[in-house]
Amino acid sequence: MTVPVIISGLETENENFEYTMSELSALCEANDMEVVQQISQKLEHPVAATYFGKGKAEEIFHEGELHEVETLIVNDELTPTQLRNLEDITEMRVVDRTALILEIFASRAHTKEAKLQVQIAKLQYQLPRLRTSSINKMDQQTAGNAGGGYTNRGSGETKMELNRRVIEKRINNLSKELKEIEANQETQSKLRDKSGIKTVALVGYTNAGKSTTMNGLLKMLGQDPEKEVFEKDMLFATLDTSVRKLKFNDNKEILLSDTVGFVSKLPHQLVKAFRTTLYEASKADLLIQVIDGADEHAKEMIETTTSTLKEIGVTDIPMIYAYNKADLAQIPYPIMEGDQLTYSARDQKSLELLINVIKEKLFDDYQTHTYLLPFSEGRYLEVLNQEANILRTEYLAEGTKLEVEVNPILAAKLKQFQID
Ligand SMILES: Nc1nc2c(ncn2[C@@H]2O[C@H](COP(=O)(O)OP(=O)(O)OP(=O)(O)O)[C@@H](O)[C@H]2O)c(=O)[nH]1
Ligand SMILES: [Mg+2]
Repeated sequence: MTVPVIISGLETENENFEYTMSELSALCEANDMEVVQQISQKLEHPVAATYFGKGKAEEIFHEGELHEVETLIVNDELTPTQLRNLEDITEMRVVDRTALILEIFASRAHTKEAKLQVQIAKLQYQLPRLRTSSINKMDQQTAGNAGGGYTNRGSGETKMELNRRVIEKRINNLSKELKEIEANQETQSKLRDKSGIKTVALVGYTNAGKSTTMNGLLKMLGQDPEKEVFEKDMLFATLDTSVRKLKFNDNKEILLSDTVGFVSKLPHQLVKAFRTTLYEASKADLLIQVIDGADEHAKEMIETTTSTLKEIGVTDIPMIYAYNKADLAQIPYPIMEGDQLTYSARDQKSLELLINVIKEKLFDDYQTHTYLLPFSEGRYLEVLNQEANILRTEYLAEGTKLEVEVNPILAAKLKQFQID
């Protein structure tokens, strides 16, 4: 059922207000809410007790009554005090940006790991807000056996203390469970690191087309459709990192990972979760930042991605800026200029160009040599067929003469047969 809401925000100097409000609107939509009205106020800083000025808060109360809207969405994370006071003045259920994002993540989480991460983040958010009624109502199931008694605002100190302890214990238990899963994944990641195979990560703003790009590449390379990932026109379709091996027709291989999308003002409770989820990206040899080139806010989305990557410690990795959805933007494509690719994830030629770009960036240490392999060394031929790009083959009396593109490790092993 769609819930009617009023969205509201403070226009301060250091923020791109219009952009974050349009994001807030999209977040509401993603959470089955219908935006009935938008209310804003220009202020240098939020008011400590009420976030909005008192007059504005009263205006919101009247608008809520007028439109019969019971839910107010606020464009920032509110302090527990602000949340409580604003609920009192507006007589509405107040949901701040953090709670909204956490709700969406909770509804999208499918894997055990994602579910645990979101549950922990939600409980951490709740802990200092135990006396506030609305959010707790939103979220009784994650509080689990916390009992729900704390939804009574007037309930006594002891009960609240008890609830606090129950929630803290639950966070502890869930964190332990999560750690085990993560340790397992880290082992897998480290094994992959050791394999020496180059890795590429698709990163970027939510709904930009990362998963579609991944699937397009998998399809083109004739991979098992079961390896394809979930793609959909909605915010945060992907919450977990998926890693797939891509083998190109010249035998070059990469590991490609599809990652969770970003949004601005990402709740700090989730940033830690992102850090582990994005472990693959932090180890990548190349990042492809997928951008929705048809969106008027593309520039802000790039800034959001850049600052989120920095926040989770992913820095100093070469990056291609891949402007996707060129078919919608109605501009010529595919084009590669400097480190910028203009393409469409739904277009074959675009994906071919993307593959070439990846190869150019990652395999520039490959060498082309001519070898003469005696017939007695047939096993090398086997290796070359599997791992190298054979450009020419000629059968001579002394053995097989081959022109091959090889990686430096293989080139060193084959040195003895090299004749160029
Ligand atoms: N027209 C058009 N639509 C595209 C293109 N690439 C992706 N889309 C659509 O954009 C929507 C989002 O695509 P996804 O691949 O799920 O986006 P994502 O970046 O993985 O999003 P999150 O997982 O939420 O971070 C889907 O409806 C895609 O079909 C494109 O080149 N052209
Ligand atoms: Mg995705």
